[in-house]
Amino acid sequence: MSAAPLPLALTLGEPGGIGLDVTLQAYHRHRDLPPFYLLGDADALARRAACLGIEVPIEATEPSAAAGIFARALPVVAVGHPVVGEPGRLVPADAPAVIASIETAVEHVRTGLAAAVVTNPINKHALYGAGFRFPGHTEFLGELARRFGPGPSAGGAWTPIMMLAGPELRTVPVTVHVALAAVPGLLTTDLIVETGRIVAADLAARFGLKTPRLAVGGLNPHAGENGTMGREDDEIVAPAVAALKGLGIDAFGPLPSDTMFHPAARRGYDAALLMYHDQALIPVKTIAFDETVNVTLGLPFVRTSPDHGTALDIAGTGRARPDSLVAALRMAARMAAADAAGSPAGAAA
Ligand SMILES: NC(=O)C1=CN([C@@H]2O[C@H](COP(=O)(O)OP(=O)(O)OC[C@H]3O[C@@H](n4cnc5c(N)ncnc54)[C@H](O)[C@@H]3O)[C@@H](O)[C@H]2O)C=CC1
Ligand SMILES: NCC(=O)COP(=O)(O)O
Repeated sequence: MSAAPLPLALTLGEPGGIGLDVTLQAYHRHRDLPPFYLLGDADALARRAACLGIEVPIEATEPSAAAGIFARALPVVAVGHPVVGEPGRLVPADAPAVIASIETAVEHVRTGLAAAVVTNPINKHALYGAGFRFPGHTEFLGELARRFGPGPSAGGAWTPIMMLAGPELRTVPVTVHVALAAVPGLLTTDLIVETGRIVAADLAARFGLKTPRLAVGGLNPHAGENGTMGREDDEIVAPAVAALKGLGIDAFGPLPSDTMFHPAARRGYDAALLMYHDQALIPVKTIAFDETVNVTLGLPFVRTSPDHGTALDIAGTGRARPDSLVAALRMAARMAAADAAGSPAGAAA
């Protein structure tokens, strides 16, 4: 008889946002989800279910019992902080629970209690008053990864890479949570090469793509138009593409970033590397907002997340669609299985 699969650890997210809504709706509407437990506060979740007018059995428990409970109730593991969770409002007192749920999820994976981390969306600004010092989960998880041991980057660091994975498109922003004005100064050939190397390695190991094709988009209009619209594409991006090719990676570019996303172009690559956040996230969220998953590559554990944010404007109204969270839960389970088997399991969205 095989052992029950480890559950996924789902974080609380911003309790004033739609994280609680989509958690409840995902459990309510989809009976075939991989087992998961919410790290948070069972009372706050019950209050949101009442607010939404849906009946979801909720059971406070420990991670070790969660998989067994999942068929009859949504398991909730307490994080030691009360949660107010008022729909549409950021309550400073909620911040410690939000941060603790992320740390605890990672710790549960590290200690073998959970298979993977799935995060509900956070409002970063709301956390800064409680000592949070990262621009997003991606960077925070890179820091928490040190608990698994030294990473492969300089000084034993891990290099977390954001990838948005939809059914028809995967995109990777090379620079992530930074002001647009800072992007040209932060872009280096080494950064693009390191990003492409990690993307290629993880697509092979965790997504079953043996030799992934990476399309690299340019920074400037028309990829610089031979240097007449900016020199970065010739001086930084093109050498990075050449270096990636030198590593045996099927990379090409720099391509004009405005024409990389029409259907025929998308069929020519497995992932697109773009130079800044909105270049990467606008196309994938436009094409498939409800099915796209935010996945962090380059970590010693699996982390996925819905692509959307806290959506304070619709929290508690019943209008939040759970589809992206459902896709994130399913992808996390497939990736964790691939990691456990030590072989690709085709985790493609
Ligand atoms: N993984 C994370 O922690 C993420 C956090 N955020 C944070 O979320 C906050 C709000 O960000 P926004 O840019 O406004 O993006 P958002 O995704 O929260 O909302 C954008 C629009 O889409 C709608 N929407 C979002 N998710 C939906 C769903 N599941 N069903 C139906 N409609 C949905 C919202 O009502 C809103 O009109 C910010 O503080 C941002 O930093 C944003 C993205 C990811
Ligand atoms: N726009 C993506 C986003 O803000 C999510 O970032 P992260 O919290 O996953 O690092």
